[in-house]
Amino acid sequence: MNVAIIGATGYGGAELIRLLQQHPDVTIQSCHSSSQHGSETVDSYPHLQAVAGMELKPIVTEEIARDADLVFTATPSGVSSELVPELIKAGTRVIDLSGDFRLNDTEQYEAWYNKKAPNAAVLDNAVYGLTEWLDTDLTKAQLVANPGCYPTAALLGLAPLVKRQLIDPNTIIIDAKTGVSGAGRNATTVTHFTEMNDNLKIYKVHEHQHTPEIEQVLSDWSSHAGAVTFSTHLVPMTRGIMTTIYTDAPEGMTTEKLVALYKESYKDCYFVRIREQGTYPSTKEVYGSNFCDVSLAYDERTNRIMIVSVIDNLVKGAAGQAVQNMNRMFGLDEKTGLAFAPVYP
Ligand SMILES: NC(=O)C1=CN([C@@H]2O[C@H](COP(=O)(O)OP(=O)(O)OC[C@H]3O[C@@H](n4cnc5c(N)ncnc54)[C@H](OP(=O)(O)O)[C@@H]3O)[C@@H](O)[C@H]2O)C=CC1
Ligand SMILES: CC(=O)N[C@@H](CCC(=O)OP(=O)(O)O)C(=O)O
Repeated sequence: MNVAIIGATGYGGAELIRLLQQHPDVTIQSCHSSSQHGSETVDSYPHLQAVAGMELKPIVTEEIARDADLVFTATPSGVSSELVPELIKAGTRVIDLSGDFRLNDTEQYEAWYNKKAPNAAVLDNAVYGLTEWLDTDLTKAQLVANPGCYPTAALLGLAPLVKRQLIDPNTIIIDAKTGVSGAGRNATTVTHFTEMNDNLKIYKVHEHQHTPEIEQVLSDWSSHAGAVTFSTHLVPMTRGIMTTIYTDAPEGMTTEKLVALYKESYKDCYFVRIREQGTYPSTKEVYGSNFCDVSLAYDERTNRIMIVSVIDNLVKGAAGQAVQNMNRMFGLDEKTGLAFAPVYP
């Protein structure tokens, strides 16, 4: 396949290049930037020597669509909503990494993102690409909305219990932490070194844009699902997300039953690894990889379940899941180009 990457100078774009340059079925046709066209990809990211000589091109959607079988838009929310309809109209397929095509309800999108909603017809055709729980055949999909990083970690952690209607979804509390690369390459007063280093911050309290995305999927899975409590924290590390999820337990629950349920639910899912009872994952154990590691613990004192899930925000939370979705779109084994171990330490 010939693929193009728009937003190639950002962290998500750079990770797409890293993954795709070693994918056996992919040729990176072109990389695009709105502000740095004319320079080379390696000028932005010298570690990507494998694509040395590749000039960043401007964003001309008809030309990109003409030459590429698939376009990745690794662009900010509000930018993707403009670019993607043009690319689709010009006849190519798209995987969008932003939040623009994830929410079915345009009013919710405008309320949480504070931006104009995307074209309704294009939105209607978008498939939400939480790869392990897709109920659509992606080989026919024209547009895949790649899930957000936090929703990926939280929903993979919750799916077996919610989909089997084993818990009351209204008791769910998701306590989440992320590394700073989640905020993209440009430093802000929240993310620059002196603000973030040696510090732990809670942010976007009760207003995180991933809240309606998590709730939308939970409501698809359970008619009882309503609002969730979701908190987000910035941790002084580069990559990684950990979600610690709490929910009331049904009668007769044990940790053994939870581990067995999750192992059964994910037995065909290479990228979701269920930990043995009494062991808990850390973000470094999935660093740079497309894995999501999940642990379960039942607390009989409180009758609550604790689920811990970790991902690399830039891989399973962004570029890796996008490549997994690309593999599904083109009928390839979903592991192709992604079955490498995490980097440790
Ligand atoms: N970082 C993460 O962990 C995750 C990110 N995402 C989402 O993926 C997308 C990319 O994120 P990330 O790579 O981290 O962000 P970055 O800020 O690192 O990169 C954003 C990219 O978008 C391009 N861009 C900015 N403005 C415009 C514009 N007006 N028109 C065209 N291109 C533009 C920038 O490049 P240039 O100025 O050169 O055009 C840059 O390449 C975002 O929507 C983000 O929310 C999703 C999951 C996780
Ligand atoms: C640290 C940090 O700021 N992380 C970002 C991650 C979200 C993101 O990447 O945006 P999408 O909505 O496109 O998924 C945040 O919390 O908003």
